[in-house]
Amino acid sequence: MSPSRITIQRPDDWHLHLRDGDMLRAVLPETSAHFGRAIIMPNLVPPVLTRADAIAYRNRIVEAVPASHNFTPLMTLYLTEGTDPDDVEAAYRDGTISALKLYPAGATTNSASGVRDFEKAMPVLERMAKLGIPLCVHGEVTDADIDIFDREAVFIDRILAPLRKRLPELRIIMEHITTQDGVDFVKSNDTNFAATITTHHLIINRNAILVGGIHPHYYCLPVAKREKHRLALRAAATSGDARFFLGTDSAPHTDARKESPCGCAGIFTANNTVQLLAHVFEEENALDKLEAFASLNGPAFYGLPVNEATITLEKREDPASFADKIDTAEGLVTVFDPGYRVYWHYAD
Ligand SMILES: NC(=O)N[C@@H](CC(=O)O)C(=O)O
Ligand SMILES: [Zn+2]
Ligand SMILES: [Zn+2]
Repeated sequence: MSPSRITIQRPDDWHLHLRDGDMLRAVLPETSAHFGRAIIMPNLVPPVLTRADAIAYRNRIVEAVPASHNFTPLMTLYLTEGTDPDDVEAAYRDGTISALKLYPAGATTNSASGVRDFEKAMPVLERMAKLGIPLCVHGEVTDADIDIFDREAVFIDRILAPLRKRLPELRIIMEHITTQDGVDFVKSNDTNFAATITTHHLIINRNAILVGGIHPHYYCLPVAKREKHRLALRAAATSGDARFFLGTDSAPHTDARKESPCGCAGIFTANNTVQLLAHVFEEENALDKLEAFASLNGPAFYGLPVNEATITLEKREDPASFADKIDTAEGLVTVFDPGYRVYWHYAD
């Protein structure tokens, strides 16, 4: 029998989109209610490019944290071919940033300023390797001739594996892995390499997007893959292996932008992730590994202390209820629906 009550150190989210302005103010409390810290993605329009941008964005985030919540945003810079290594070094040394983010140009939402020619990013990457600054990577190639379901695996072969050989000291987090190939690649690296896994990729496979009609609220990038890949992700997340940790990739888009002839990529899970994870880990008979995945492995990789507070979750007979939409001044944002009820609640 699985325990029906579990206490873990308070979790963090190692991959989060907060956006800005009205959207930021509406979605941030959904994260700060559950998580002590989050790695904040820099793909705003325009992106967070410099130390000064990161300081200004961090201030806007901190202002939006409800007074009763205890939350620290961990900032990132958006890596471009023009990123100045000295600015990166200054931002890291004074604690402004925790990582840089690499988007292959055109790979995902707001990635137009990303890297096209990796050679041009080498001076920054070399500086990062020297200083130990982590690089978060959206691991998909963008070549038109590569099938969208293969783009992660091809990225590993063409970009990540050569980069690892060339700069083994560079600390890399392969974000939101979605494939067995991703899991295998992570496991083939003993040092300086880790991966985040989202909640939704543990729950849906690609059928959720396409069977019985097209379901835009299950569409994100990297797109969910076949069932065998979902199972590989579940095995990795629930293994306790320190190289895998939670990054929700909670990515709000308004319903108008999702339910459109060209709907945006992104799934919003900030408000129900913790309870969903308890459900998933219980299904895998791995509740004892939830703390490693959600609360311990991430800080260990980033070289940060674990959160001091704890949370207690308990399984009850009544289902947990979550807001199914977040109301923002820009419009409604639909919350990820796992397709089943969840009985895990925060204990009072
Ligand atoms: N995951 C997504 O589908 N979308 C993210 C971008 C990203 O993380 O790739 C977003 O910013 O909306
Ligand atoms: Zn991404
Ligand atoms: Zn993301």
